[in-house]
Amino acid sequence: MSLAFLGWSEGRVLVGRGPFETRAVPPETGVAFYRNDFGLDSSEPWLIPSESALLSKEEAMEWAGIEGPVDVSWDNLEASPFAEVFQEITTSIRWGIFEKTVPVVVEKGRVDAGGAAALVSRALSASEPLVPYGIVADGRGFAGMSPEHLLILDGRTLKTMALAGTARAEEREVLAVDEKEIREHEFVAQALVSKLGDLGNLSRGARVVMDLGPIVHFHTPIEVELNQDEPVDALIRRLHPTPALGPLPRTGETMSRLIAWREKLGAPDEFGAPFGAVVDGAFRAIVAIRGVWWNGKDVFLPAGCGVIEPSRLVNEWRELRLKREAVKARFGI
Ligand SMILES: C=C(O[C@H]1C=CC=C(C(=O)O)[C@@H]1O)C(=O)O
Repeated sequence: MSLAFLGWSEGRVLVGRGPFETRAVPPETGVAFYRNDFGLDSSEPWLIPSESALLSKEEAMEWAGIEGPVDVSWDNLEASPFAEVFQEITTSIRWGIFEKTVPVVVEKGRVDAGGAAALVSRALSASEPLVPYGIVADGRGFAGMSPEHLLILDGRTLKTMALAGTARAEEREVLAVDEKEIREHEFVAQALVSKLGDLGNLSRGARVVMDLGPIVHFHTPIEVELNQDEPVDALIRRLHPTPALGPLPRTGETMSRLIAWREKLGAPDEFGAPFGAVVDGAFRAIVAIRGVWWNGKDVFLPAGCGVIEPSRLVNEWRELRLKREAVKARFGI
């Protein structure tokens, strides 16, 4: 069994069944999913499904047909590997190599009862602003509910967003005036504006608080009316990774340092990468966060946190736990 899915517009979900035909470029008509790793290293990221449909949430859950219990027992997550990476990051920031970067920690577990594929129908239960996404093949896959769109492209209208700066729902008022969180967010918003400003007429919305139940984030919508048609692969490369998941400045050197830290802490290759789809020329991609990865009975729950000069280890560790706990609660695991 292989399948892929992505929350589409107007509450619908794009679903596709394998086998998938892989391609280097998107088809001009019809449906293809886009799957890549964080470094965008795949030579054939476009996956054309054997059959596809745009369904309501309920229809999509029925279509997936893999409900059932999933009980996961989680290992204790050691803080010391993250503390070492955090130390290396703060030193690199002091040396002026980075202004911001985003380490990723991974909580590991095992499925005790049921099958991990049932996580697909849990992801499909997502409600806006969360977007369900995932792909499953040969007993491995990932499924998530992402709050972050990397790119929505319809004709010459491009939409993206800065999503960074985090607090517990109870701390919503203090988030709004927290200088460190505002600075972290503004790094992302301003980087997006400068990456896209030369492509057309850009409008940046106001910074608002996005409510996700137990967790809240700063959110700034950004829209560009493009001067000309732009190939979607080029736009993805221009945007990804934004400083919400990637380094600032983004250079070959800062990317390889981040990828080395991600590998050291065991981040899945697709975590934080764009996951998307094209339907008759219209493209949407989310950032693959707030998800669960699995391989057979092994389950991985990654989370990242933006680190800037004023960031402190204990606070970041707490934020990482908050993000993981929010995912566990939504998936009921
Ligand atoms: C990297 C993650 O979240 C991103 C999205 C929202 C807020 C973030 C933050 O405040 O660091 C991150 O940029 C994650 O959930 O693993």
